[in-house]
Amino acid sequence: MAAVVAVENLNPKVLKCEYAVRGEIVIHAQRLQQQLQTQPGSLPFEDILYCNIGNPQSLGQQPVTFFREVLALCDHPSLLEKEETKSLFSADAISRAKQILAAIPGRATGAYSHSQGIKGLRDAIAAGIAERDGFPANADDIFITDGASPGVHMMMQLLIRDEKDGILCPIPQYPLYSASIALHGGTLVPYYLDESTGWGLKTSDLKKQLDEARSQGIDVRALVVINPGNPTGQVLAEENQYDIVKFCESEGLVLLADEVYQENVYVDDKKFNSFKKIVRAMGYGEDDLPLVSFQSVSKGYYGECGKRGGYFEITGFSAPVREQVYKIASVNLCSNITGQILASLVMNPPKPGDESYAAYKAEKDGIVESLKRRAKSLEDAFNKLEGFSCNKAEGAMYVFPQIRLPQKAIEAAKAAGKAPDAFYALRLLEATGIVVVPGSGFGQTIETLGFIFYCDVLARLSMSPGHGTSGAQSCHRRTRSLQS
Ligand SMILES: Cc1ncc(COP(=O)(O)O)c(CN[C@@H]2CONC2=O)c1O
Repeated sequence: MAAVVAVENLNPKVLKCEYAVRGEIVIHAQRLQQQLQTQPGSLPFEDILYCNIGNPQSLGQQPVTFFREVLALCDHPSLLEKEETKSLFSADAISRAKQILAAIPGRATGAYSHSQGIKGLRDAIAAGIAERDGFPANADDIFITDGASPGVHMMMQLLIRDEKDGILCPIPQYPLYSASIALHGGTLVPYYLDESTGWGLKTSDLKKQLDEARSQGIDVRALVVINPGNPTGQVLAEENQYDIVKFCESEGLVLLADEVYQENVYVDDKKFNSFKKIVRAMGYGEDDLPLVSFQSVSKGYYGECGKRGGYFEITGFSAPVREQVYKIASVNLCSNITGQILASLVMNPPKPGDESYAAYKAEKDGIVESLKRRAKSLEDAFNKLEGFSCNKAEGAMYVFPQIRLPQKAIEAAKAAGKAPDAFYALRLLEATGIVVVPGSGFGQTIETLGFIFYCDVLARLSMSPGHGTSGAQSCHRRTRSLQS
């Protein structure tokens, strides 16, 4: 009798879905990690260095003290009645916790909340957006989510009717998008970022890809822009953003603006502008352009990936459509309250004059400076490695170096039934314990570029000799030895 549940009788959309950031290389790394535990010394390195995912606190980054003080007090409100609390927590964390609890029905972080998130927290997020952009924001436009990922899934669920509906996505792209489009049965319409211009985005290329898709009967619904970029790390120039908004408005596309790295800009000649700010600065009003802006507590200087907080701000949609978005959100009841509180704190951190401001600012600046330093170190190290080239890491948390592999390595990869970049990433892992993601996992094709892989900048480069650039160099030598 056929198995009740087998791969053969699963939802084909699930089978089609892939997510390289936690794919084959990571699974193999976990096996090697097991081996190191059961057979210490059996591999040429002491531990695994996960550079496949932007997970700062797993690599030693500390959470922001003020944020955690407020979370602790909100989760254990009876502390607020104790005299000794005043000697353990800052006065502004105590007052912020009281303010947040007053906004929560029953003052209970264990209760369900409104499906868009607690109104008082959405007010705080809207105030933070308005202060960031210099344009009004409305709490009713905010949907607080368990990280940005569920928000992206909700938008794909809303917009994709069948495989005839397409979503324009950057290549290389963060594979949440290709995975979500596959899961919802739509079509990914690629547009290619140009490595030779620092991963630039030309609207002429967008138009070419859009017309090509439409000629094949695809109804392109939306354009995804990730700014700062993942995996490419570029920060869009302001004029480029104006072009993108005009393109979406003239082509009737929803603009899905993924801005989770908005606090991760490392170069002095670029700054982050939200698309909400650009749209308003261009004079577009509430009804002119459907725009969804995604934010997360997982990135920036806060790096609270495991707390699962984030939101999307939705503007330019009609009331009946917004009711449908609310309906989808309500099916999941609400997002977790810790993530909701964190999202409001991230958008409304301590201000000058607050008791915690000096300590908060020192922590924030220290983390951003460290990320900036490590991004530059890794970019320089890859550019010094024979056969590598690496674009400037302008922002986000990753570098995306290109490697020219010798023909013999390419042939060996083919013989092993692997894409050359995946072959190299596996060899790098087995030689040094460093986990990176092959560029093919982000949609990069060999025709587009050489072979690239994705490496987060989080790893402390002062790692033991088995890691860091020396590790990469030793592996690179081993891979190139295939020539001999
Ligand atoms: C561009 C982008 N959007 C959305 C997300 C989802 O974030 P949350 O759901 O945690 O809010 C990530 C996570 N970054 C992944 C995770 O680590 N490395 C990555 O590339 C991301 O890089």
